[in-house]
Amino acid sequence: MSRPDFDLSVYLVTDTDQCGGADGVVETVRQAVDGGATLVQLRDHHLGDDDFVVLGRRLVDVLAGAGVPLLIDDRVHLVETIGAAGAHVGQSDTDVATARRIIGPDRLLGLSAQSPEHVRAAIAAGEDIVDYLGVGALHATGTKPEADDLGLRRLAEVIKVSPWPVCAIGGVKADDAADLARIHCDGMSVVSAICGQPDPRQAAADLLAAWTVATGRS
Ligand SMILES: Cc1ncc(COP(=O)(O)OP(=O)(O)O)c(N)n1
Ligand SMILES: Cc1ncsc1CCOP(=O)(O)O
Ligand SMILES: [Mg+2]
Repeated sequence: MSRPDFDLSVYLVTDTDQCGGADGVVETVRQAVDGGATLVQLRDHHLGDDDFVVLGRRLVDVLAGAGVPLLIDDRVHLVETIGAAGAHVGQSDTDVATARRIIGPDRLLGLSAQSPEHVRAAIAAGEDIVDYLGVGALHATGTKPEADDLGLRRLAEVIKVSPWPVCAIGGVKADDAADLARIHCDGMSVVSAICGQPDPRQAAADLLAAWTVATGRS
């Protein structure tokens, strides 16, 4: 088993509408990685599979030189076709054991978890199956209005029982870095803090700077 290295510090999850369309996604990713985004996920619930593959392949090309892995949201059956480094699945998506079977042993698999029970169920499936958890929403967010806002306390409860690194998602902004670092969170996953910002490069740089200060890493 040899999975790509990954860094959850500033994890950009794309939103095609917020980026102003597919070309905007490509440009946003290009600038965000230039600013310091460490991981990227293509997330689009509206595109058909064919268009999703075209966009995914464009992102793989953009990211190739930067050494930043691309994951895709939900559509585990397209990981290989796109040439993505892995996928992210939620509690209502393909279960993690099936997802792992489909993507194979050498790609990354992220899982959304909102509670310690979700973590325990994932551990029962096998610790080697999942690589990281995405936990949220930290704050209520217009990007995913149906997501419960867990707040820091419930996020910390998930982190305490997780054998995997955890990134927070949902309304995450640079201002959250100190709180997240304090509860030993491993990164900040963001949509609107980068997508649709007037300067995605600067937005990513600001997030990375806040994270670097908060974690004391350089
Ligand atoms: C890093 C990260 N964390 C959580 C999610 C949410 O995934 P999911 O619960 O499957 O919801 P959708 O994104 O599919 O609406 C994520 N995508 N990425
Ligand atoms: C995909 C997802 N899962 C939980 S909240 C969320 C959306 C995060 O978007 P934003 O960073 O704009 O709040
Ligand atoms: Mg999902």
